[in-house]
Amino acid sequence: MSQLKPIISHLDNIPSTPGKFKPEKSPYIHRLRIHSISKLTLFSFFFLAVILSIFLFSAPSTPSRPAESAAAALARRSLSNAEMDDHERERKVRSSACARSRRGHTVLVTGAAGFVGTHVSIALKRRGDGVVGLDNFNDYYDPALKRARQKLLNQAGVFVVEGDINDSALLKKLFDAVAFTHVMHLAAQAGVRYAMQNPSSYVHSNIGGLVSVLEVCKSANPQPAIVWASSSSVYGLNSKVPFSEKDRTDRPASLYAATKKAGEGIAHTYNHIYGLSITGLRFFTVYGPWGRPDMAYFFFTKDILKGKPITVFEAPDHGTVARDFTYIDDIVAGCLAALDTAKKSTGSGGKKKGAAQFRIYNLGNTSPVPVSRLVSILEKLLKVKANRKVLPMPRNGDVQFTHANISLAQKELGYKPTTDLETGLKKFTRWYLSYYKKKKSAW
Ligand SMILES: O=C(O)[C@H]1O[C@H](OP(=O)(O)OP(=O)(O)OC[C@H]2O[C@@H](n3ccc(=O)[nH]c3=O)[C@H](O)[C@@H]2O)[C@H](O)[C@@H](O)[C@@H]1O
Repeated sequence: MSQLKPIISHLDNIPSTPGKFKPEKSPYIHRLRIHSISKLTLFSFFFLAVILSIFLFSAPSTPSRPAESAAAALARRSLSNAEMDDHERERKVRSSACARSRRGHTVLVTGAAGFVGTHVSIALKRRGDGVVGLDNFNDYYDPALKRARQKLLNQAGVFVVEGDINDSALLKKLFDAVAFTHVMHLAAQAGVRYAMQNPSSYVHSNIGGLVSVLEVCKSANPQPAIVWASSSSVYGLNSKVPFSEKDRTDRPASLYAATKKAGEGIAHTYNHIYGLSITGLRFFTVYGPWGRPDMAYFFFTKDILKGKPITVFEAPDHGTVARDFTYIDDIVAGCLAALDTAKKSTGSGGKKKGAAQFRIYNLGNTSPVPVSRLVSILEKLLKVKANRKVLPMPRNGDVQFTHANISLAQKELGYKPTTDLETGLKKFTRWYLSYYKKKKSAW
């Protein structure tokens, strides 16, 4: 802004249109000797002087001037556009945040155009809560899929602000516009194996981004209650199954897992110091319609349909690699129950007023399925034989086995998953075929 100011005031001193031009103030006129010439000549000179002055004032006097003026004009244009956008955006945010009844929540969903974010946002909106989405639409996987989800969200009445969770000024603006009662923080850099290719993106989103969200929540008045996505990967190299929330989580096998584990520590700190009510949900390999193309069930489907080989990992000595695959609708039910049972934060304006709720739950399916079985189900549903290449599991952050103990979530959230893998994959493949048939392309 400070750089713009002189440019704008300089612009303000120059008549922007010839119509504003005041010819009598021109210094050129005073130099004319008018005594010995006729009225006609006088008017001709006067007319010429006007034209000359217009030219002089609008033409560049130095070579640097045109660039300066263009930059200033652009700055002015973009400033006014930004103002217009801000108004429009604020109007949409406020309307999207409106709950149907006074008792409804007002929820900010980060990562709203993501897989889980889309399903949760729509479920909240449908039951009458106010929902505002936030998503940066990054290209970790095909952004067209995120845009298609955004369309669904729009149809459901959920407005998604395009922005990054690391943009503290934007978060503050959102909290200035809306008194959020809850934040459903789902924005993250997902994927276990990609962490070896792009480690900093995990630190940026899962640690920096989380802190940025908690910072704005801590300062908000009223402070919202926060529910956020941790991960089954925090159990790391544990071999005792099923995984319980009481088990150790100090041996992550991937940087992804390490950032989620760090997130749990950071969440505890904000709960302890600022009185934020925080619930972490450890999701177990969530799958379903509108899912993530970087996940095995998704790209296996694509490759099987294309007749391309798929690599199926196995553990040493032909050991089974298995996952506690959890269907999206069950996860959504768990997320909503976590929001509904969340107690209020106790602080205000950055000051803690008392102890606040701090919870962590496993949200899994409690029935691990070998990856080879996942492939067999897909073959049956797609009616195509897979070209399987069985390979030893590379040391890329994957763990051999996940299995959730969900008794705590069952007891305190009423969480009860109801969809087995075959039923869930049937819904997924039906969606996949219809979505990509319409698109006439794969992701
Ligand atoms: O539970 C979780 O918290 C995690 O679940 C998934 O991670 P993952 O279970 O590894 O899911 P996939 O990447 O879809 O892999 C599923 C299984 O397929 C196996 N796989 C993967 C890729 C491949 O080419 N072949 C193969 O056999 C993996 O080893 C794994 O056992 C998500 O990708 C993570 O973002 C999430 O946090």
